Amino acid sequence: MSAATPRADLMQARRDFFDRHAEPMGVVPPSILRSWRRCVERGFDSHAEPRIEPVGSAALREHHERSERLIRLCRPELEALAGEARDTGSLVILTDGGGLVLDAVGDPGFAGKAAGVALRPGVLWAEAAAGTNAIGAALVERRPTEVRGAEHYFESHRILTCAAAPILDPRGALLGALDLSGAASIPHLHALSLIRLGVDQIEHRMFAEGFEGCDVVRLHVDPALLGTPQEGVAVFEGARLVAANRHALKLLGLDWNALGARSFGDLFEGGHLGRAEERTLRDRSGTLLHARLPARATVVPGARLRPSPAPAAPAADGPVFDPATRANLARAVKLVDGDIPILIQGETGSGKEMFARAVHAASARAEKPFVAVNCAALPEGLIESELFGYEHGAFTGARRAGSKGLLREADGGVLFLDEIGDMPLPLQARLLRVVQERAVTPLGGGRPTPLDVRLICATHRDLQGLSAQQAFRPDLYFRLAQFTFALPPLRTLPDRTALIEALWRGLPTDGRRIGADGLEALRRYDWPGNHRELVGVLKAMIALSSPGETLGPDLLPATVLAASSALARPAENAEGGLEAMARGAMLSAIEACGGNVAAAARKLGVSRSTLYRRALGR
Ligand SMILES: Nc1ncnc2c1ncn2[C@@H]1O[C@H](COP(=O)(O)OP(=O)(O)OP(=O)(O)O)[C@@H](O)[C@H]1O
Repeated sequence: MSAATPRADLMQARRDFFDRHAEPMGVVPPSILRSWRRCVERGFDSHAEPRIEPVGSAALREHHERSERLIRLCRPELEALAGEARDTGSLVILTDGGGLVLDAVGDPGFAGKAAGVALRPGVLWAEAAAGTNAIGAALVERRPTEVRGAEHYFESHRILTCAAAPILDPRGALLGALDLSGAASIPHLHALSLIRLGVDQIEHRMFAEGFEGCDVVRLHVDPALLGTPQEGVAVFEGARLVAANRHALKLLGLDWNALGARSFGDLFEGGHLGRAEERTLRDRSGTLLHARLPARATVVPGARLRPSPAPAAPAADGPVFDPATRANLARAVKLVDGDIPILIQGETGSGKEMFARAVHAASARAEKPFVAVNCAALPEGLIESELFGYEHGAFTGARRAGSKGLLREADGGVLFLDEIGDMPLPLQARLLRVVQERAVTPLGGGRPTPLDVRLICATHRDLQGLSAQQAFRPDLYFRLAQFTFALPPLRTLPDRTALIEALWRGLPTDGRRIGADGLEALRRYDWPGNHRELVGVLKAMIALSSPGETLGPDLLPATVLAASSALARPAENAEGGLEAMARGAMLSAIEACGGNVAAAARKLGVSRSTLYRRALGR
């Protein structure tokens, strides 16, 4: 294809799409079509000149400093591909996760032409800025993408043909993109393959450091590919999968959500890797994989959780713990492995179930079931049969075959009794018998069946207080709460910023960043809904913005903005900016409460006098 003589069918497709608003069928690859649609939604005019300006040299220096590790990691590929780029009259380009061009090397002649359309360091090639292009689309879609000539959204970019692939870190976070761009008039048959290979090498190198204390398992169906950048790499912390490359996820039929959520035993038959340096493994679909791991590796079902290499290592949407909770997690694993029942206390949303699941994943029973029962959610009439099971014909409506019951479902594994404080008293007596006798008798009689479970209970209530008032059986309390862990409310954490940042890193941010103002507002708010509320707000900020953007406090819900700002000492607030937005949010809250200042103050969690002073200037 050439810029001067573009493919007639593609030009027809452009006219159909842009002028007649018709969907061109079969001519334009689906990923390009999706990108065109996103650009139309942004209101971009394909005939106009995109407004993409380079940042100043000081700002570019700052971007370089922030991406120092990425640039260092990519240096060998940039140098290797620069030769290829010179030979084919093209440029190899590295961007950060937001699509800002950090470096461009290759053919000086083409570099001049590319600069004419602002394809040069310091310019943002995110889709939200530059329309459909390979860098932007690869970052949005998180997959290698090629955009040729008139497939670019803006007409002025037709002179380019580009191939780019996103660079993902071992936990799935988007770090940047590698791109090969040249003149549309020259065919670049292997550009995408070269870029893919380059990114494979960069991503492979990332496993060389940062996983001390973990088991790094290398996998491939073809033993000849072990040790190459095409091998799958899966990292286990204890028995839990905590990091991987794309090849490993593909080999095992997983996506990034598996990190933090899947254990060794979920993935492989036998559930035991032992100390052999090379061996074969069978995955759960029966495929035989060749595996290599360092001689010291000990991925066994019972492996303990080792100290995490990162301060609060996040997996996409996986648990993130503050340092004190992480230390408690390691103790909880030891207790549960030692068959000592533990009680987790914490306010709503503080992550009690997440903590219990993490204990299970790192315990000797990681390969065995984790059965969670919410005692508050089960209807009182059903809880007994659900928990203890029943014999055939035990009561009207019982299934013919009877039911095993949740306690026996957990046999061999971990039973998590959530909201244990809400368990009705008569059931507490039965549960006490189960705990004492380690056997369960189903409803309707039958012989007691031995039960082998490790117990974790959780509650947001003051169980000790309830047991002192006989509202909870004290004998059961002392059986279940042999060791109590209190999960801290977010407002009491000494370093909330680190936790917010770690949770943010675990989300699919596509190069978005939280600006200083936004982070400050998030830090100040006291999060009555704890992790649940915070994760919800972070996800909402992502939904309300575009990849590559820097997010400000304007994306925060009024309650967060107003309360967080109202909590700050007035002297801390700069004039305008955050303060003005907070005042706006407070006024909206008052309006939403029909002018009732007391109700608005309650809703925002601030005092009435604060609201009068800050919102109404009285
Ligand atoms: N440590 C954590 N890391 C990341 N996200 C978390 C963490 N803890 C909680 N969350 C988020 O909060 C949500 C609620 O967590 P969880 O159900 O564990 O809380 P809980 O304390 O058991 O809540 P409740 O008392 O209301 O049942 C999770 O789905 C997750 O999105």
